[in-house]
Amino acid sequence: MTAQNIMNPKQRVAVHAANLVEADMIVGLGTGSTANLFIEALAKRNRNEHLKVTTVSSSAISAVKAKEAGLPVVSIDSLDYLDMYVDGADEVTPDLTLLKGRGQDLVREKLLASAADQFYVLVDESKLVEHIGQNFPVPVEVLPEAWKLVLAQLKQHGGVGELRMNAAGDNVAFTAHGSLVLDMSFEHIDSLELTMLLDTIAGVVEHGIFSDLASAVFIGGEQEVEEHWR
Ligand SMILES: O=C(CO)[C@H](O)[C@H](O)COP(=O)(O)O
Repeated sequence: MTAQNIMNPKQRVAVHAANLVEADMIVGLGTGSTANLFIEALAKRNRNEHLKVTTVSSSAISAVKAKEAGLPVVSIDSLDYLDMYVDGADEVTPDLTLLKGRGQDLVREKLLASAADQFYVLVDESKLVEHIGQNFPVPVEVLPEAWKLVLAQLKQHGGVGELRMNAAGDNVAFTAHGSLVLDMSFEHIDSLELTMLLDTIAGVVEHGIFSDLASAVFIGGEQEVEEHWR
């Protein structure tokens, strides 16, 4: 059995994406367990094939991971262009709308996803859904002083939600930019309608619905990777 065969779906899809990276590219690194596997696979190729890539990270944790793996990491504000952004997702619909943001770096994730020439999303089949919000609440990053007013407005549109707590459960969770996160569920609202609503409420910094951003979603399976291109 070859190494290719004994990879699990997340590893397989991570290696698949790493194989798309070319020499001298500037590559954005996502956050999460699948993004970590991509970082490892990219670092391996960069080392073995002397690709001389530059990377930029969506989070402090991924930057640490990348540096430990030997990848050069630059800060976002030093770039006016990136070739590729690669990240996982919590949900993917048939039209390639994504739900992201279980981590605390939504703003940087969306910034890199929208700025990159190509945005590749790495998932396994467990992330495929019919509609956004099917398995997870929608993360809404809010200015700390705005959270109650934003929550009240979202409730008027049928939203139910609460402030996200930190891992220890003894305080609210703060994002990398010092914002708070409302995890919101909605019974009867589609993702486009919800995106338009969230984009118009003052105090909302960013939200976890990524519409029209993915260039391709790669779905890792037991034997192969399925590609869905926009
Ligand atoms: O959006 C994210 C972090 O904000 C992650 O990409 C998403 O939660 C998927 O994570 P994993 O690859 O660990 O399943």
